[in-house]
Amino acid sequence: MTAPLLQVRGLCKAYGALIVTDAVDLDVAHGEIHALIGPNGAGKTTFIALVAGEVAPDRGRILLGGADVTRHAVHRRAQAGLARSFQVTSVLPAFSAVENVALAVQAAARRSFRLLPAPGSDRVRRAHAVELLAQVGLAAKADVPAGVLSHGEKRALELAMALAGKPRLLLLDEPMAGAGPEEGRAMVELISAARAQCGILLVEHDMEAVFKLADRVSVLVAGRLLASGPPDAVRADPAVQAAYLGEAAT
Ligand SMILES: Nc1ncnc2c1ncn2[C@@H]1O[C@H](COP(=O)(O)OP(=O)(O)OP(=O)(O)O)[C@@H](O)[C@H]1O
Repeated sequence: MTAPLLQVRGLCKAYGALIVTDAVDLDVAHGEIHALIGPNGAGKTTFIALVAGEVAPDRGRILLGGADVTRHAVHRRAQAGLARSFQVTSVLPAFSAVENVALAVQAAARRSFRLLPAPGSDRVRRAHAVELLAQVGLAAKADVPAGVLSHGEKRALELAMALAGKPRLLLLDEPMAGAGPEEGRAMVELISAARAQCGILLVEHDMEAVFKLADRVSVLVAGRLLASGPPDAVRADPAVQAAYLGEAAT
């Protein structure tokens, strides 16, 4: 049997007396969208940062494709196929959409020169970037400066940039944040389509999006996993209702 894409075991992190990650076990399977939900301050962003390698855990293990990456730096995890898109927009506003993606393609190729074909010429990079833009519905905006794209278009651009490295596991931290209803629906479509390429760990407050997208949902409350399972079972769990969904979901 192949190992799950991501296996987290007994992960712990405290800031002084505040326990933010409390013995968390969590898996993401190949091609799965696993949503991590919970109230503000539950420790969701910290968990993403621990998996990405931006924050060091106090205890526990993180395995990617069966290999222990717990002590690996961010760039080594990226080489191993991990990509993260951020809560705050990270595009370069003065550069066009296609230039932003081409830079991400170049950075990914440089990072993982042993895993991907040689980065090639500017023309090859641009062609790959145009393909990625088409995948997220931005082909018509290729030459528009990223700074003048709408909020939803910027989020789509970030997704294209995150996909540039052909990740095996994509960490998405609140991709719906700030999106209007139309943009939110478009982002749900994009994330759903990305599932064909990689496993996704999704942190999101928008419950409609979570329950549309997730194959599995885990609920984090004060650093501890309260429940984990198929969306319908988690939604119906009385403990989850009481701790979170009762107030968050309509
Ligand atoms: N570097 C840090 N130093 C001290 N405390 C921190 C640090 N980072 C996070 N925290 C605290 O850890 C707790 C969890 O924060 P985190 O941002 O992971 O929660 P969250 O579930 O992502 O919240 P939200 O849904 O509001 O984004 C919070 O109480 C936060 O103040």
